[in-house]
Amino acid sequence: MGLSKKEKAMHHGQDEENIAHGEPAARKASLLFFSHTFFFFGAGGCRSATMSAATTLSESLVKLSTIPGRGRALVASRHIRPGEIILSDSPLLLYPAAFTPSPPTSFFCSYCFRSLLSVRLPCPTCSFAVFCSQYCLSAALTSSHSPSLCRSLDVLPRIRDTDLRALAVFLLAASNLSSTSPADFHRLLSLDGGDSSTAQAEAVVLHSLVAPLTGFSVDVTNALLAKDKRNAFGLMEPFRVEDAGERKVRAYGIYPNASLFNHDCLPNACRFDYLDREGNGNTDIMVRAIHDIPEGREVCLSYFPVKWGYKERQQRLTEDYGFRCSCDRCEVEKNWKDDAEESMEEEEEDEGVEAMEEEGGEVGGEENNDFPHAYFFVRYVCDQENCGGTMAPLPPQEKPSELMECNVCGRLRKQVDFVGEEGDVGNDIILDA
Ligand SMILES: C[S@@+](CC[C@H](N)C(=O)[O-])C[C@H]1O[C@@H](n2cnc3c(N)ncnc32)[C@H](O)[C@@H]1O
Repeated sequence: MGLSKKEKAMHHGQDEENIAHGEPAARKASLLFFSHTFFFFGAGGCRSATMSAATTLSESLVKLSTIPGRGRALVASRHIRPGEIILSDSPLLLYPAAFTPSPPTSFFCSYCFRSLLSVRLPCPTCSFAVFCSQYCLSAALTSSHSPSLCRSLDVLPRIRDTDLRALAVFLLAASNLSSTSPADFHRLLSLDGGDSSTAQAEAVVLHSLVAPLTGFSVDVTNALLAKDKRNAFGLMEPFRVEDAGERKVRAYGIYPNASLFNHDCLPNACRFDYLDREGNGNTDIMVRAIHDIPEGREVCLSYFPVKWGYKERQQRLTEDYGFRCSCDRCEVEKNWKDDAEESMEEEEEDEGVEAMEEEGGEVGGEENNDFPHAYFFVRYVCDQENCGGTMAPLPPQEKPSELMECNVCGRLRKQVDFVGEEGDVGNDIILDA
C-alpha cells in the first residue's frame, strides 16, 4: 500500500490513501499515495510501536471476512455513520523513507518520527539515530533501535539507490522485530504478499547485502519485501502547496489491522495520520467513514489518490498489488477514450455539480451514465490547489459533524448543501488552511 518505491510517496495513502496504500499510499505511497521524491534524511530508527491507543479488530466497527477474488476483507459490523472512527491502528514497524547516517541532518525523531524542534538527543552508541525526548530514546533502545539494530546499521554496506537503501533498512527493522517481538514478526509474515515463491531481482540483490545482518533466507527476504510492497503505508511530510503534489514520504509503516482493508477507486473510508501532533501515539493511523456505510458492506480505502486516472490506477494495482480492479468506477471508465480521461480532472467538478443538481443534490441519487461518480469528487475530494486529498467528516458527537477534514492538507471545510449557481461547486466555507 504504498507507491512503488521508485515514485512512491503513499496513499496505502493518504495522499491517499493509501491503504495509503490515502488512502493510505508501493514505493510507494502504497496504500499511501502520491509520487514522492525522497529528500529528507532519515534517522536510524525503525520502530515496533507500542505507544498508543489503537483499537483491536474486535473493538473496531469492522469484522474480518473473506471475499472470493479479494482475499481477506473488512466489512461493517453495524451501520457506520459519516466520520465515525472505524479503526485506529498502531504500526508493527516503521522505517524511514530515506536513510542517511548523519543525525545532525535528521529532521525527525527516530522513534516517533515527529519533526525535531529544539530537543535532539543522539543515540548514545551509534551515529544514526536521534530522538525528540528521553521517553523516545529509552523506548527505542529496548525495541526499534536495539543495540543489535544499532550495530547492523553501522556495518550496512553503502547503498546509493535511495529506494533500495530504504528497503535494506526495512529488512533490518524486520530482523530486529523478530528478536524483540516474535509475535509481531509473525503478524508481519501473515500479511498478504501474493505469490512470492520466486525471488525477484530486487530481493536477490538486497538479500546478498543484508543476509549477513538479518540471517534471513532468500525466501524470507523475498516474502518480507512482497509484504512491504502490498501493505506499507506512507507517512507523509506535511502538505505544502508549493510542492505541487510531490509530497514526500517521511516514513513507512506496516499496520496489521489496517492492512486488511481492500481497495476501491471510490472508497467509503479514508485514513488519517497526525505524525507531528503533540503527545504520544502519533504514529497511529485512524480510518474514518467518508459517508454512511450500511452493515455488512465492505469497507475500502483507495491505495492512492482518488483523482488518478483509469490507466494509472490499473497499472499501479496490477504491478504493485497483483490485481485488476473492476469496481463500479473502473467499469465505467474503462470505456472512456484516453482524452476523456485526461480531461476528467478539469471537468469533474462542473459535471458533478450538474449531476447533483439534476438529482436534487442527493449523493447516491440516480446515476448520470457518463460520470455517475461525479458527486464523489465534488463532495469528498479536496479542491485546495495541488492537494486532491480525500475529505471525511470529523467524528460525530451527538449529531453528525458538519465539518469535513482533508486527509492530506488537513483543511477543514464546512459542508453546506450544494445549491449554488450552475458551475458553482457549492457553498463550502473554508475554516482552516
Ligand atoms: C493490503 S492487502 C488487503 C488485504 C488482503 N485482501 C488480505 O487478504 O490480506 C492488499 C491486497 O488485497 C487484494 N485486494 C485489495 N483490493 C482488492 C480488490 N479491489 N480486488 C481484488 N483484490 C484486492 C490484493 O491481493 C492486494 O494486493
